[in-house]
Amino acid sequence: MKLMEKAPAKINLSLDVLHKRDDGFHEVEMVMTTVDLADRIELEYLDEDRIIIESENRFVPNDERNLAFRAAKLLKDKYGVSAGVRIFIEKNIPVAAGLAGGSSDAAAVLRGLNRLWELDIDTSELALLGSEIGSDVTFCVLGGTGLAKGRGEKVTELPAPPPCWVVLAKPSIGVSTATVYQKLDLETAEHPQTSAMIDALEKGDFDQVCQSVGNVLEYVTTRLHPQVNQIKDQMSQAGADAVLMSGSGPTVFALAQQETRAQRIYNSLKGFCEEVYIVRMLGNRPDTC
Ligand SMILES: C[C@](O)(CO)[C@H](O)COP(=O)(O)OP(=O)(O)OC[C@H]1O[C@@H](n2ccc(N)nc2=O)[C@H](O)[C@@H]1O
Ligand SMILES: Nc1ncnc2c1ncn2[C@@H]1O[C@H](COP(=O)(O)OP(=O)(O)OP(=O)(O)O)[C@@H](O)[C@H]1O
Repeated sequence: MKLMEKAPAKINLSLDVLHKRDDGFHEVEMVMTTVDLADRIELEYLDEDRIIIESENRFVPNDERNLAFRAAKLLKDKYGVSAGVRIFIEKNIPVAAGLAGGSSDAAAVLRGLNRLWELDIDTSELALLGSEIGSDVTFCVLGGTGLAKGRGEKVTELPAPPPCWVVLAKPSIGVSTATVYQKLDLETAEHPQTSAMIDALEKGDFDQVCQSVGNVLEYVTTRLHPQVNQIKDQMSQAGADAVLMSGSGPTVFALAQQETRAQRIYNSLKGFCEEVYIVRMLGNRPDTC
């Protein structure tokens, strides 16, 4: 038996860090939403006790370093599953981009194996299991739009952002999330107004969404990689309504209400940046998780 799960990318509309915790992680407050750039995860039931990872993307590990592998292993161990699975990852989300590609693959494996192995785990329990794999996995299990607190695993649902176009541009550099958090200086960093973003979403006010975007990690990554600022400037000049780096970067996104503007931003980046996409926000949580 085979089944398919979509693993959409996320962007952080706002990302604040409150303080560093004793366990080394940072206490965050993030507004996140999913976009329709997605990996495609194919799961095939195996009678034998094996987890096989396959992908045509050379940056995707095919062993226990893969978050999708860890998700399958976690379910096997917790629920005593004797069956196995072959996991094929069609990678469409850029790797190490700040778009939670690996986390979303892991979340899709949790959702998919819950069906394939008939485990009947409810969504909130799956989301909790996700936090054992990575800080972004809980949000990715739930999808839609949410406020994430704690180290990212305490997620509450938020209204979908007003419809708009999202242009994503990833410069060809890799960024380590751990390094970016490590280099963050909370005294000098500029903190976004999370409550203003939540208020904007509750009112469905696109202009206020645009005014409230902010990412406390952005200055750390732009200092390491000035290309990120160049992309931001180029997007603004091409008419973006808002521009921001997603997560720990290096991907930058632009919001545009008009399709013609989004196309202009896309055209201005294409050629300058290898990986550029025009996508839509997915908005609300899917009916079936
Ligand atoms: C930057 C974001 O992607 C924004 O959504 C997340 O905060 C990071 O989520 P993630 O990639 O799932 O992060 P994890 O795999 O859990 O952690 C990677 C590393 O980032 C740092 N980290 C992560 C999350 C957090 N709240 N505080 C941290 O300090 C830790 O050094 C950790 O070792
Ligand atoms: N399924 C996966 N897909 C891509 N990379 C993976 C996967 N599993 C593990 N990895 C490893 O994790 C690293 C980070 O990849 P990923 O694409 O998840 O980063 P990211 O988008 O920056 O995540 P986040 O936004 O959550 O910080 C990669 O360099 C890769 O070696």
